[in-house]
Amino acid sequence: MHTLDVALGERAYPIHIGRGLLDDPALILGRLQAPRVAIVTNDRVGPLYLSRLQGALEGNGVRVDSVVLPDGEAYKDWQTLNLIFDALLGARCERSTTVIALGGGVVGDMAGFAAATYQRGVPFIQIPTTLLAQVDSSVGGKTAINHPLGKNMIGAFYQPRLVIADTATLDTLPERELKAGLAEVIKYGLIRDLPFFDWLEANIDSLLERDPAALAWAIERCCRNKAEVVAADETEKGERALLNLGHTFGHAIETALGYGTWLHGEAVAAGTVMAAELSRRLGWLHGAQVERVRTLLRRAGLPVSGPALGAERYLDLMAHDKKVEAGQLRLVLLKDIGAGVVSATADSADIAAAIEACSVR
Ligand SMILES: NC(=O)c1ccc[n+]([C@@H]2O[C@H](COP(=O)([O-])OP(=O)(O)OC[C@H]3O[C@@H](n4cnc5c(N)ncnc54)[C@H](O)[C@@H]3O)[C@@H](O)[C@H]2O)c1
Ligand SMILES: O=C(O)C(=O)C[C@@H](O)[C@H](O)[C@H](O)COP(=O)(O)O
Ligand SMILES: [Zn+2]
Repeated sequence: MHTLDVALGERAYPIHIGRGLLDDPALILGRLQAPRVAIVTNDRVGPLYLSRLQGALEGNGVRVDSVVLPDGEAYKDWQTLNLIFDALLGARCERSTTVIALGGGVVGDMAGFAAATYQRGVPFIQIPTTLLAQVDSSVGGKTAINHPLGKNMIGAFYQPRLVIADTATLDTLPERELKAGLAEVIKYGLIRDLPFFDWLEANIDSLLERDPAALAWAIERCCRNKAEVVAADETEKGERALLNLGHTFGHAIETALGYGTWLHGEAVAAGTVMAAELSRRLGWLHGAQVERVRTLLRRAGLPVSGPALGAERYLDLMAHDKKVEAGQLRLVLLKDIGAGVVSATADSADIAAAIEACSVR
């Protein structure tokens, strides 16, 4: 097992990474405020892992209640969030009850938002079971639900007390989901970690083959990058926005097509190519560097162009982005591979040209 810390002072917490951690309740027991938890999962992950976790905790005297949500990004909404509140209230969960998210980023984001708001905040633990959630969404405290007009528009910053990434759970992850997670993995290389990007170019096939050592190493490297960024800028006043590379374009794709049509990672991949192409148009990247980005994403089995929505539709949706300031769009672009930058330099014509150049015609 490898352990990293997210250095947030009194609210610092560990991220444990390793195979079989789900069967080690001691990691959780020491972090509970009271011997009571509410596990939030979904109808795909629940049948795979809920009884194991529940059994391990109950065997140690913990009262366990659970709520099983319908699976999918389309359910990351108010109605489904309310199912969590119904369950917490129905079981008379108290302020000391710990909410545990068991699942991918959708479950994590919703359980986290519920934990942030139930009785004005209860303790929260993340047990991520997708690659994307193990490298990104379980760390850093962004929680949210979607709105028809925009992704993650209603939410809160609310840190977990513990993250447990059992890499053995990735054995059951569908291939399309594994690839979607690789979009966020590649993101860290692009925004701040050139040696990692080089490593990914050499090892992407091992990751696709689920080589346990390669996966564990990549997850740890991503978590280390994310933990550093979050510790430096918890609420995204500056550097944290770099974690949004490809997301302003990607969120527009997810919203336009209907949540769940393209996976989050797939939309981020296409958006990352758009960001790289825009960076080239601004004179920051060479064509060969854009090609390097495109090639790695393609090798990871990810889309490298977006749907042909028309640049106007993209721009309209992108205007809802949370990084907009005084009506001005700010985008994460690349000054180099391994050097992301948040920039308002590009005008609408530049952005539209990059979108059109990277959309399927
Ligand atoms: N909070 C953040 O910082 C952050 C970061 C990145 C993404 N996100 C959000 O995360 C979501 C995407 O997360 P995701 O890619 O994990 O999607 P997801 O949660 O929908 O999980 C993907 C699919 O895999 C299934 N699944 C999960 N674990 C499994 C396992 N071990 N075996 C078999 N199937 C399993 C899920 O039920 C689902 O069908 C998006 O809503 C995105 O906005 C949040
Ligand atoms: O943790 C962050 O900060 C991120 O931006 C990580 C992203 O991968 C994630 O998709 C996040 O939810 C996007 O944030 P948003 O603020 O644009 O909704
Ligand atoms: Zn993301």
